[in-house]
Amino acid sequence: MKKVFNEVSSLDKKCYEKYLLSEEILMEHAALSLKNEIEKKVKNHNSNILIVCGVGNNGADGITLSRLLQNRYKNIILYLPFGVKSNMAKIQLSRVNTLKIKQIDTIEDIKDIDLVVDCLFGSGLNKPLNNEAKKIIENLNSINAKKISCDIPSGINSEGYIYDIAFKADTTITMGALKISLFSDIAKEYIGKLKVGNLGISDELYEEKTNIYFLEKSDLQLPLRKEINSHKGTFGHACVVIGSKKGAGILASDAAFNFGAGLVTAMVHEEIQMPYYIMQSHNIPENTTAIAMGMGLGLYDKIEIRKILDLKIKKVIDADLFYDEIILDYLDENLVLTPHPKEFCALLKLIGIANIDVNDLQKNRIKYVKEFSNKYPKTTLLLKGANVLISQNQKIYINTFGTTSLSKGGSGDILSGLIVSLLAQGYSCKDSAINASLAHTLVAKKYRYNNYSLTPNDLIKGIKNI
Ligand SMILES: NC(=O)C1=CN([C@@H]2O[C@H](COP(=O)(O)OP(=O)(O)OC[C@H]3O[C@@H](n4cnc5c(N)ncnc54)[C@H](OP(=O)(O)O)[C@@H]3O)[C@@H](O)[C@H]2O)[C@@H](O)CC1
Ligand SMILES: Nc1ncnc2c1ncn2[C@@H]1O[C@H](COP(=O)(O)OP(=O)(O)O)[C@@H](O)[C@H]1O
Ligand SMILES: [K+]
Repeated sequence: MKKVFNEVSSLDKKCYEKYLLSEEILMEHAALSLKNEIEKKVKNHNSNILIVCGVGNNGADGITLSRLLQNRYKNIILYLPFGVKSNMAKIQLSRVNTLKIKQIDTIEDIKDIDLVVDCLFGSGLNKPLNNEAKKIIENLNSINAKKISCDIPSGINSEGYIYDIAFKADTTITMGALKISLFSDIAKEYIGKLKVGNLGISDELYEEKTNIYFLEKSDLQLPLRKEINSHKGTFGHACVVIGSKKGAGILASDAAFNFGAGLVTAMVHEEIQMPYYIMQSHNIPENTTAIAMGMGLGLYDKIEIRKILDLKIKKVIDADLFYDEIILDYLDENLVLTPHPKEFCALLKLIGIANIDVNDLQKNRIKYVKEFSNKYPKTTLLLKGANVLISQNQKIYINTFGTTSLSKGGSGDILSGLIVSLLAQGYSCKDSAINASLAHTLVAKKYRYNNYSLTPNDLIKGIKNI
């Protein structure tokens, strides 16, 4: 797990004041982090490396980089379309001007670029791009070359929002620490591989307290069985309430069984065709240790649903129930909610936090997850999306491993099945949401054929050998 910050200017200030590091030292390290990445990516000394720099310190990082790369590569090309404005950019440029680094006034005639380094705008982007900047980014995006962004792809602002266009990087080296702007669903399209550039001070000294965390692969704790003297009851009993769209519940039940629940029962009104190892019952069995409900529910009997919600058993709630105010009576520590953005908008309206559409939500996912968690700190929320956000007790965990191959009907039902399985096996609500989400996305990431053909059954198969 890594820490994520709302902004890093206070962290930089600490570097100057407490650790007596100057802006120049930090910048030299920022440029060094870029250099190290470039040396890994570009082996040929004759490669053409285009460094595009803006007027501020993001641009200054790029100018500094050109100096550091000069020793290794013959064809460094600096492009400063708007000149320089910040003091550091001026200082770095005066240094570079004493060297013979090529500078160009337009990229129109430039051919055969092997690498583009984007240092146009960083954390200082504070207004929409003008037409000239848009055109430059559009041109850079059309160049067929490797692409690295310094700090953040130019065009993404501090909220992770894009005004019009942004540089599309294969790799982003963000300076010092992870920032929340890098994790909006919108930004995911542009960031590429994300790495943190070291600013010459250990992470522990640089970073401070935060409530936001970035999940890593190593955080995944699979339900590996430790008991030797065990029986099926040792690993819990998951019950999935099957609705009128039966497929959803069947997928969730199968996922729950494959993720280790000792017993899985599908609660049905009439017998349905299901894998033989899933039991069927008209009621919630007495020894049930976790319940999944909401997926494919369709039309339902409110009294029956309330009776199930009244049971003091951990539950994962999905889909249709986010539109019903019945849910308001149960937002406590026994619940994991797994809405997709549209369902979360419905829930936000029900609980009186906001009346917004999906577009507004997607621009402000962290904000609304925070607001939900402030109001219902005990409830675990998992907001689906390109980057999944999980919150509980005012802490937010970000899972970035998901891929576009999950954009399919049934992916969410599998996730509910994985969560109920872990709940049944004794994981806490928060740990069930985190670990099920990690398993779900890592399986999708590992799928080896292409990014369009993954099915819910492939996810279940993947769970077997994650
Ligand atoms: N702090 C540190 O210790 C370290 C910082 N580091 C680096 O510094 C970067 C931040 O630098 P920064 O603050 O100078 O901001 P930056 O992103 O270069 O842009 C600001 C300039 O752009 C302008 N501008 C803004 N929007 C615009 C628009 N739409 N269209 C046109 N212009 C626009 C804006 O204009 P103004 O507001 O002045 O009108 C201003 O002149 C950070 O990302 C990291 O790379 C590292 O070296 C590590 C140490
Ligand atoms: N582009 C994407 N990148 C990462 N994860 C995605 C993407 N699209 C969908 N997902 C994931 O797939 C799942 C879809 O769930 P949902 O929309 O509820 O589907 P369904 O209800 O049909 O099962 C969620 O876990 C979501 O985070
Ligand atoms: K940038």
